[in-house]
Amino acid sequence: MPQVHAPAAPTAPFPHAASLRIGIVHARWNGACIDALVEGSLKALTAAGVQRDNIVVESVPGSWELPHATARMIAAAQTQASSAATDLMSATSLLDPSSTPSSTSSAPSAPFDAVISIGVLIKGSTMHFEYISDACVHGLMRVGLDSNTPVILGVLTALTQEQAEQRSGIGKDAHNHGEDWGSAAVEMASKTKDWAAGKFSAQQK
Ligand SMILES: Nc1c(NC[C@H](O)[C@H](O)[C@H](O)CO)[nH]c(=O)[nH]c1=O
Ligand SMILES: CC(=O)[C@@H](O)COP(=O)(O)O
Repeated sequence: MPQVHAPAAPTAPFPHAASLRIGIVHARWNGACIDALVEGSLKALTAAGVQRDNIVVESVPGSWELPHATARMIAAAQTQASSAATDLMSATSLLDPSSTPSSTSSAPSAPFDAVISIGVLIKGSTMHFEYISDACVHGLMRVGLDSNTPVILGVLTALTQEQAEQRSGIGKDAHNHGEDWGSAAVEMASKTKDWAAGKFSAQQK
């Protein structure tokens, strides 16, 4: 079955990659495909220069939960960033050089620059597949727009197990779409940072 593969990511490396903080949230249904897709995303993210310590991975029961989890993870990272900033402001003082920030966490405390939401839906014998797929995809679009955080759609909506495996990099001539999603996350996170600063891409077509 011929497959349409994602366009190649731009060749030029993205300048912000080393400082990007990326979230990955994945469902647990169809675990073999999910594991392959998450690994594909991690491979593409680290190959692009994202630090593994700056990638947070969380799981939820199924694809239905992805929009809620994505929204809450984005909010949690923003809360972390605010707390770290408050910690630093309140704990360091020019008058008291011995003062140090109370927080000793080494975890990065910046908002997510992008989140990849990964799920694998496989059609069964009822309309359950259609309803979850539609709600999940529209929900993720809304979370991205409402949060101003790029949300990468990593949800396979497959009619058969074989279609899901072929798109998870499992089997002959299979392609791992998780790699495309990792590349998309770096591109959207980096460009969103530039756009927020009023800058446009150097690569003019
Ligand atoms: N059938 C699949 C599901 N179903 C579970 C739902 O996503 C949800 O977790 C449940 O209804 C409880 O709220 N989820 C998938 O990700 N993939 C499937 O094929
Ligand atoms: C995507 C689903 O929920 C689906 O796998 C459930 O199967 P069924 O429609 O046969 O209950």
